[in-house]
Amino acid sequence: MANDIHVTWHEHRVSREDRERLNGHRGCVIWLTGLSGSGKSTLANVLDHLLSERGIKTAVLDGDNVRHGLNASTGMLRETHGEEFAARFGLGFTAIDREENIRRIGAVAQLFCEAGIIALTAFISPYRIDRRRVRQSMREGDFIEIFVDTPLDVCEQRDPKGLYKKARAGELKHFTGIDDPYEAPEAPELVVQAGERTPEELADEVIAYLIRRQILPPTD
Ligand SMILES: Nc1ncnc2c1ncn2[C@@H]1O[C@H](COP(=O)(O)OS(=O)(=O)O)[C@@H](OP(=O)(O)O)[C@H]1O
Ligand SMILES: Nc1ncnc2c1ncn2[C@@H]1O[C@H](COP(=O)(O)OP(=O)(O)O)[C@@H](O)[C@H]1O
Repeated sequence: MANDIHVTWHEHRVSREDRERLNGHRGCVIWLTGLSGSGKSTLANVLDHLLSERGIKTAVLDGDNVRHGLNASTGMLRETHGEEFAARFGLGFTAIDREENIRRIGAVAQLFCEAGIIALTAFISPYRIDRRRVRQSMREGDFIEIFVDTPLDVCEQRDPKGLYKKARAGELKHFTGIDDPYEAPEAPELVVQAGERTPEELADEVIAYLIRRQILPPTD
């Protein structure tokens, strides 16, 4: 029997329900998925701001930031931890690396959720199976998948980091939407049109949804 299965789950003294009562709202995971440049980070940040102003406890997990820390790349880890460690734990953009990226983020988001916090995640998360696994790891109703549905041509026109240009020029391989797949959600809780509406309008749509679902208390 492998040693690593001798790990038991601890029930905490302060339950999730206790924390949610204290917070005055439920915990959940708002999982934003969409192409690079679709507006995931912008929406997560506007939501974070609007919810925080209302005293709601939130946490943002953002693609670029998480890939600098928890899910650092091989190149970054090589400098700090050496070649062997970097080769084993560094994450890039192959299908399997994206799978592990999403698995770790899902686990962190779940911890926030269980602590009664609204976790806002902004990752491309291009594969349906990876998103489904995160959903299935959570309690029914905790995973709220929001498709940030911005057409590729709009994302490509925005191209704030110049990555689409590089991908088109063949300088960046496996770029989502260009030479790597994006599998749009089939039954997301919500679809937002971030090519047509302002981030504030989109955030209002999401908040209205959360009130309808009784995750947030109604506004006075
Ligand atoms: N090959 C490739 N494909 C897609 N994206 C790439 C790639 N290389 C680097 N980047 C930059 O990394 C950001 C996406 O990271 P994610 O962690 O969200 O990706 S994934 O969910 O694991 O697919 C993404 O950021 P966003 O534009 O914020 O989505 C890009 O800036
Ligand atoms: N709803 C929106 N309408 C117009 N422009 C937007 C909208 N949301 C984001 N943007 C712009 O699009 C670009 C990409 O947004 P970002 O949030 O970084 O996308 P992602 O996190 O999906 O890569 C940024 O320049 C941002 O200002």
